[in-house]
Amino acid sequence: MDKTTTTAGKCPVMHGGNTATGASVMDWWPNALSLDILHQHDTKTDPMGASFDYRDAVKGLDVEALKKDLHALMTDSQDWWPADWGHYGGLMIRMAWHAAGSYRIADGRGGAGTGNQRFAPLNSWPDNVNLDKARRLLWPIKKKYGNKISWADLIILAGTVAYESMGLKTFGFAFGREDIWHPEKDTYWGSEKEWLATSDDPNSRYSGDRNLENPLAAVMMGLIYVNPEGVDGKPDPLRTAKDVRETFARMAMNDEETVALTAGGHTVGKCHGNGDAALLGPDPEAAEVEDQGLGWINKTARGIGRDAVTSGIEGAWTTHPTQWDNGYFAMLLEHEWESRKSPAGAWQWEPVDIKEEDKPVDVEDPSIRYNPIMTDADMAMKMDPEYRKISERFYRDPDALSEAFARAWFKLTHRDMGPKSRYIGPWVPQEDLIWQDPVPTGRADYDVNAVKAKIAASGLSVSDMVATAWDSARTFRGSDMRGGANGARIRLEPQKDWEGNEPERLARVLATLEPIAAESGASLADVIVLAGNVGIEQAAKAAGIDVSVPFAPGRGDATAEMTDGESFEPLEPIHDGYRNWLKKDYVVSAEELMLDRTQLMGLTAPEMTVLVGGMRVLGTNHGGSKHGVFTDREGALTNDFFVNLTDMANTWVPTGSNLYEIRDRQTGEVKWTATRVDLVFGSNAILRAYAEVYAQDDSQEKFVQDFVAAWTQVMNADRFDLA
Ligand code: HEM
Repeated sequence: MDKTTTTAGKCPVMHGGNTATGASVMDWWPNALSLDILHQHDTKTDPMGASFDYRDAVKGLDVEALKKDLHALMTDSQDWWPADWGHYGGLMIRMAWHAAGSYRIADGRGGAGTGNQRFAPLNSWPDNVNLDKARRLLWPIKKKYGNKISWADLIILAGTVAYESMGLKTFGFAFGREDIWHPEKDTYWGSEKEWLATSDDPNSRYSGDRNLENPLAAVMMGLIYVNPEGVDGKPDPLRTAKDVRETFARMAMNDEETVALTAGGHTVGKCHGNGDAALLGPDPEAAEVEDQGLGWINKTARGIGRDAVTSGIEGAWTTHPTQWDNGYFAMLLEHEWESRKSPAGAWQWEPVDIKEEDKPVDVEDPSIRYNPIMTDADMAMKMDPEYRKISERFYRDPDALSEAFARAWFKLTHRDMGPKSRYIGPWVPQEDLIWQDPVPTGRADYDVNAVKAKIAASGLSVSDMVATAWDSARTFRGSDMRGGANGARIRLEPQKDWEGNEPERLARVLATLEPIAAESGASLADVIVLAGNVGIEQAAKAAGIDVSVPFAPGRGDATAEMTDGESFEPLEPIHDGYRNWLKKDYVVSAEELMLDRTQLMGLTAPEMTVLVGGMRVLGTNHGGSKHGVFTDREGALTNDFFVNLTDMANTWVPTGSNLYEIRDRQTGEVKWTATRVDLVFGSNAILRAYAEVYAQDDSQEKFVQDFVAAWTQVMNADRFDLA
């Protein structure tokens, strides 16, 4: 419990203020579904209002002036938090790396795209100690350029300019990261109840032979990646190497990128641990109001400059820590290292023997020199045989390191922005990079109605058309803007073979649609979506309602060469969630997976409800789960799912598997089979309330209109080219 709640709880009548978050519904019923995750970042919490569009506003930014100011800031040391050796580069880079480095491929969450480092829990993570100072140092610049620059963009730009100012030729930079105004509710950071809990913790993220729980990509609660002192705090570079390899792979980085990033990161700056870590004040979330939102303040000692304590490790890696050079490998590979304790009591590696002039100087007094240091992760770059080969190559060829690092830094800091079409500004690199999932622009000048007529005459059923379009579009996730119908990657490996995509049906439908695309000049991606729209229009008509589903042509077809198949694996849907999580050890209920995926697709709970209700009556196999169609009027877009689900003439009978039988209460006749996920829309109080809206006698028209709106949103979720 923190101080605020203790004081408020003193009075026998008032236990905590009305704003305290304790005793919520979730506290009483911890297994309740949290629909809240679908309603985050509402316009009500956004001080800019619904009409403000950051991605428009940033186009009016004077980017050259901003960059000039950032360069000046790097060497403008402030008394309240002096720059080491008069240069803030190291601090700014660590801030940017920790913003970007929380990204993980399993669910695409984390990353630098939202400015979430300003909020809990990240603003108070043990690994983010003193990054609050870095952001406060940037405040005058944020203040000057105002809403034309988001915190999310500024944090990454500051790290990038820091490298430039120390001599690296960077690969580029794109604007376009929009800030959130409220901490995220949907990101799972682990279930430990203690910061930096070791792997023997009862709620550990590790099981078996050091298997890290998905979707996590850090070894401890409150760290970005690995423990710098060693696995569970015990120095052992070879064990740490395994942790580094696993965690960096979960951020989509291979060995070469990992060595480049670690070496390039630690070519500049230093670790801070010259003092007793126990003297540090509380983190920002727990700090007193007079500390102005800063945390970890050391009121008992100087605590700044050479006395700063951050990680507890103390020292710089290279001789010249404000220069981009090849000093990291010279230091690492040319010396023998032994593990010692820092002044703060942390494990670190120091050279057994080193010439005085090769030691880095003190951050305040250049006449004093100290030993350089390595963390256990740095030692892994030397001791692990694969990493070592790469390290030696980079040592011999500094230009190769600069090039590999510049590219890896760009990937690290832009990975969660999605395709290149979302990049804004004059410093966007022209080259197409495979991790951007490139899609060529498709034609928009063909006759849409003629294509629709051909599809309608092709003999495909409503279910075939709707299922294929849905399967093609539903991989989209807004967390890192990947997947979706654009590119028609559903016809490529691995998607064409995913169980949830019903490979045989898919192959048959594609064989019908491909010639239509070829004849008309439309992309297959467009034709797949158009077929879905034709199916919806036919199904609505069968239910007595005429609708025209909105459509914007112009999707392109990606080729296999443009596709990193392996990187699509985490997007595989199963049981209404992503297969990756089930394959591994992230065991949650199917309903939770459905909510999670709905959140990633950017849909609200009512939109999810109406979409599920429509899919169930159209006979589509939603995510590989086998179930009935919940209606006697197959192929008609009726509200029957909701009517039948809420009808007390039916009973739901468990069969012992994930399936339930829907039986007539009187006759016992089995009418349909349903999954747990289906039934949740009739049982969960909130979802049932939505279902009831669509089950009423006068709901049919509203159901179809709402379904078409939600459907269109899913089909266009990845049309960044339209924005
Ligand atoms: C392999 C995993 C890594 C580990 C375990 C690690 C660990 C650490 C630690 C313990 C510090 C000291 C923080 C302090 O006390 O001030 C630090 C600082 C730093 N790290 Fe890393 N790091 C890793 C990877 C990276 C990467 C990939 C980058 C950037 C590409 C990076 C950039 C930096 C920079 C620039 C600093 C200096 C901060 C300053 O001068 O204030 N690190 N790192």
